[in-house]
Amino acid sequence: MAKASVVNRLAIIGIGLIGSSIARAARQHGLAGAIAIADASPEAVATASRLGLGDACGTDAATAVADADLVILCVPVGAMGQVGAAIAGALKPGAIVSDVGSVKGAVMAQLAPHLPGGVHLIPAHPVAGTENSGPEAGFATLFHNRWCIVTPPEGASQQAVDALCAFWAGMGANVETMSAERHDLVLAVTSHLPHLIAYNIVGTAADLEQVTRSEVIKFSAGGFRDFTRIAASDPTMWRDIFLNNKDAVLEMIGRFNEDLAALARAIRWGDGDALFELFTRTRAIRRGIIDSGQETAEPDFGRRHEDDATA
Ligand SMILES: NC(=O)C1=CN([C@@H]2O[C@H](COP(=O)(O)OP(=O)(O)OC[C@H]3O[C@@H](n4cnc5c(N)ncnc54)[C@H](O)[C@@H]3O)[C@@H](O)[C@H]2O)C=CC1
Ligand SMILES: O=C(O)C(=O)Cc1ccc(O)cc1
Repeated sequence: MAKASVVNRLAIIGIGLIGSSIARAARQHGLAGAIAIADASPEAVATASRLGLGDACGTDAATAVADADLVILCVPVGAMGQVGAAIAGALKPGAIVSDVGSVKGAVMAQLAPHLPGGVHLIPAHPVAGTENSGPEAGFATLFHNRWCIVTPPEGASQQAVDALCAFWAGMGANVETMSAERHDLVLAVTSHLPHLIAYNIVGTAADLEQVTRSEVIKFSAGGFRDFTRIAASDPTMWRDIFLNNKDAVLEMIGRFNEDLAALARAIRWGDGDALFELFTRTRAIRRGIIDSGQETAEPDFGRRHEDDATA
């Protein structure tokens, strides 16, 4: 093993935005002796090879995981079970199998039945990304100062959990562990619901376009433009997230609808105090996030650092 390596051999299945960012970051930080890549799309494999993202690239996931110490599944949430079944027979005893899916409970349920004993399943979710997809969209600094939530199942090997946490910390992430259930509830309100709202509002505006003769998009102000960025996120990925975090998302939609109804009532009855009180509270939340150093005052949505190494 090379001195700085956390793992001898890393396998990345799915070389899109997140998989390619891991490949770039792992290489930049010397976290893996060798990187094997597999993706079901021959185009993605060709691009990854051209960019030199790994030491070996192909379409067969089982080939990529053979001999790997750490396997990270970077495919849409709905494809995790299929990949788990495909790699199960080729995994090395003692290997850590992890993922980056935006939902944790359903991914755990899809993967666990396929994996042989002696393999450590430790799911994780880097809370970092952009609206872009594919191997060319990734960049090495994506995880810098971003959270990575690790959700070890009960009875997980502490050594395996520590090794995975060290790997993410090595890529610049701040690592926290919690249960899969808690993760799915928290992310339903902080990530999944906001994306659903963005998809919905941009859809509503697009329908209105017919009536307003293109003036909605033409005169869109900052807030709406931010929604269009989020609503440009990958349709397959987000379809899978909503279908696989159904209960938590429906719970949050219920609460959101109630709060929206209260706002509508305040507007209808001219209750300025209620509006002012809410807007003051929400402004303090944003300022608290900035003061804590998790966010800059300027938006960095879709950030991509030009000085990143491409491979
Ligand atoms: N995009 C984002 O901002 C973030 C995404 N995630 C999670 O990361 C995962 C990957 O997302 P992205 O990298 O954005 O997607 P992406 O669309 O950029 O890449 C996914 C890759 O997986 C490949 N793939 C799909 N099914 C496959 C299969 N059965 N076998 C092998 N390869 C397969 C696709 O060909 C594609 O190259 C998802 O589970 C998502 O929930 C997590 C954090 C942020
Ligand atoms: O682009 C954005 O604003 C995001 O919110 C990216 C993102 C998408 C999915 C995740 O699970 C985590 C982060």
